[in-house]
Amino acid sequence: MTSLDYQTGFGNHFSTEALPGALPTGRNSPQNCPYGLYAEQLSGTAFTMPRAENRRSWLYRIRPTALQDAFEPYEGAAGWSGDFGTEPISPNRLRWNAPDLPEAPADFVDGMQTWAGNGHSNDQTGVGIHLYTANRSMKRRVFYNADGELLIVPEQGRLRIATELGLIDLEPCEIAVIPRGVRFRVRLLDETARGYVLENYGAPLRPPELGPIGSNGLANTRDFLTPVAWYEDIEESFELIAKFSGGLWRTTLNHSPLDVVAWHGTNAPYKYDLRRFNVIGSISYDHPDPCLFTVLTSPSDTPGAANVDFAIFPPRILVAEDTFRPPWFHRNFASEFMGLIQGVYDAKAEGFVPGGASLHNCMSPHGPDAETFEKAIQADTSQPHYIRDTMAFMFETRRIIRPTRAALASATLQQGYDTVWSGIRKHFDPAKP
Ligand SMILES: O=C(O)Cc1cc(O)ccc1O
Ligand SMILES: [Fe+2]
Repeated sequence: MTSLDYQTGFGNHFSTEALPGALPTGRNSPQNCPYGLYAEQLSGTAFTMPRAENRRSWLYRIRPTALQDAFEPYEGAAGWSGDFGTEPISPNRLRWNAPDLPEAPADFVDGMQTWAGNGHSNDQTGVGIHLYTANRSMKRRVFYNADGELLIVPEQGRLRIATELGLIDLEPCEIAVIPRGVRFRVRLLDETARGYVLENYGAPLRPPELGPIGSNGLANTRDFLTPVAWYEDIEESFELIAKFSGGLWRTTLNHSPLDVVAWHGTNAPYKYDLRRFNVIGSISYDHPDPCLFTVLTSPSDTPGAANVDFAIFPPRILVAEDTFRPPWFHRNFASEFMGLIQGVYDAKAEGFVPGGASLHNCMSPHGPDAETFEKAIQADTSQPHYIRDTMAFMFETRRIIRPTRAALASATLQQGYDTVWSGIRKHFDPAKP
């Protein structure tokens, strides 16, 4: 496998061409583009968004995407849903084991199973949360999602994502974000693949403001990688699958839509290696709020109440003295969906497994399990505690996260999750202050 070239930075105005001189100079839409290419604009935000928020790119391609026939409903990816229902859901804390890898052939699109979500793509609010399991590459088929951008979090299996704007290689502990509408195909670089997908219907993800942290820290913007222009010129039949307004659609093209020879702009896919995250924590006492672990956030119209935050719990060193060091007991205003990429998560001694998931909705009490609590109150906090070889993450949303029927009916749903806290003992003794 050859290593790919990337451009660095977040939210830059990138310029890249796979053939010299393919990008027009001084204008976006000349009367005739170099090499006989077609110019096409792809906007990721409303035209009139303020400059700092505005995302759009100009694509110079062999054929415009307008060259396509009518779509018809696609039944192949039956697990993918955009409707999270209206029936009552319980406040119960839920946890799932990892899904089995598929036995029947399934690629990245067909192997997608919607697990939870909120809001609706039609309103540009909320998220879809999906688990994917795949055992074959997408061949002669390409996918795009009109409903939102896709944050891909592999847990197992490396992927090569061929997008209109270039190639991205991805492995567990890295993430990729594919903007709304960008066409792409996923090749498995290992025999099987498994992971999580966050579908963000809201404002595009971006690293959070740093406030008093200053100009460096958390996910540093130079570590975000955007592909260079790459194209294929193939005149064969390709299936194009679209996700639009919650449903899946298919049509056939007589050429590859991955035919962008050059592009420039701010609306582009990117990847980020979670192991590069600069973890900031307490160097005196107390365990800070988990927003300090935010890699990317999608703000909502209410300042401070994110449509979704993507936070991670990477390897780190805990030094806070006279402090209960693991995540505390809490009831959160926001709702928390968690997954594990590798290792063990410090709030749960066991049962939260790589590829699995947990859901702690608004005000549902959670925190360390009984075993973790007992250990933490005995720990010697004059010594640093090294948390190694782990990578958990959280999708935290302002809206209640509704598990899908498939998730509630899944054999992976752990029975009796509540019992991880049932061993919690009474320590209260009015005679011992
Ligand atoms: O519930 C969890 O495990 C996630 C979490 C971690 C943390 O360090 C503080 C709060 C929080 O919700
Ligand atoms: Fe929590």
